[in-house]
Amino acid sequence: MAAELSLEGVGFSYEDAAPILEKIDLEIPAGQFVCLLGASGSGKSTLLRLLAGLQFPDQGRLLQNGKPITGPGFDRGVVFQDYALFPWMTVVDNIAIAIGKAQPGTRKADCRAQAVDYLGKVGLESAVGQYPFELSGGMRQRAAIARALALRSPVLLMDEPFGALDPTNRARLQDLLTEAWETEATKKTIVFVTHDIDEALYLGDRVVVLGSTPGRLIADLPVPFARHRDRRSLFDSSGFHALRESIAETLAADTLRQLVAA
Ligand SMILES: Nc1ncnc2c1ncn2[C@@H]1O[C@H](COP(=O)(O)OP(=O)(O)OP(=O)(O)O)[C@@H](O)[C@H]1O
Repeated sequence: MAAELSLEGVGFSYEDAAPILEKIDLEIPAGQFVCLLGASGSGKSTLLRLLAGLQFPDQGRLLQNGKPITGPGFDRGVVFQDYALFPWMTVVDNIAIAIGKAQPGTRKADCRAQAVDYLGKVGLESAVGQYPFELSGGMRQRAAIARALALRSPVLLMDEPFGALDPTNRARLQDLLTEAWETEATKKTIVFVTHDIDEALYLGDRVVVLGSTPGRLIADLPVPFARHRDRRSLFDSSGFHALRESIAETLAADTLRQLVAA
């Protein structure tokens, strides 16, 4: 698999502050689902914003299919924790407008039809004409996922998209995302930031762990569990527990290192 995303010696700091990220080298093949874990403040969101082209590195470079990332683009969809729907537009219009921008020249009626189709995929057919404020947090996040999928970008960057949800909705949206991803003819490359080791192991093909101060890669592990995964049997398996434990130890050692250094 060719690398869809490459980070080469990436370093970043905010203005004159200490470096947030240092010497990050990472190759992400097309179609891989990568989960990014790390302590709070280790720079996960910063790394995602660099990939999104919303910020730029001080050192090194980020590439998509060999070309430098120079700004945001429809070849990289983003889903953040705060839903980010336009409050003055209905749910369907939020998605149809995005499709229209991503596929210039598409007739309005076609954009709308595609939007309705994607809302159906996330179980929101009944909310098509509603405004974001009329929806629950889980429904808004589903709409944001529908919009990200509808853009048909080869890359999806997700920053704790389920972090604000209750456990039931969180599990539901994890399943919805994996089902949508697994059934795509050409799988998207996903970079998914989370604090939750279980979530990372349930969703990911690979788990990358960012250490703190400055953020460096401290672990890069393949997730060996076959798909389609069954939540209950996976969470009960000894392989899952062993990998979970090993990642938890890596994170704990990083926290300890930070405390000693402080
Ligand atoms: N706009 C900003 N200006 C200055 N410093 C920032 C800015 N955004 C983030 N930081 C700092 O950069 C560091 C990394 O932040 P970032 O949000 O990338 O970490 P994170 O790993 O995503 O954290 P969390 O898991 O808590 O969301 C933190 O110390 C944070 O305070």
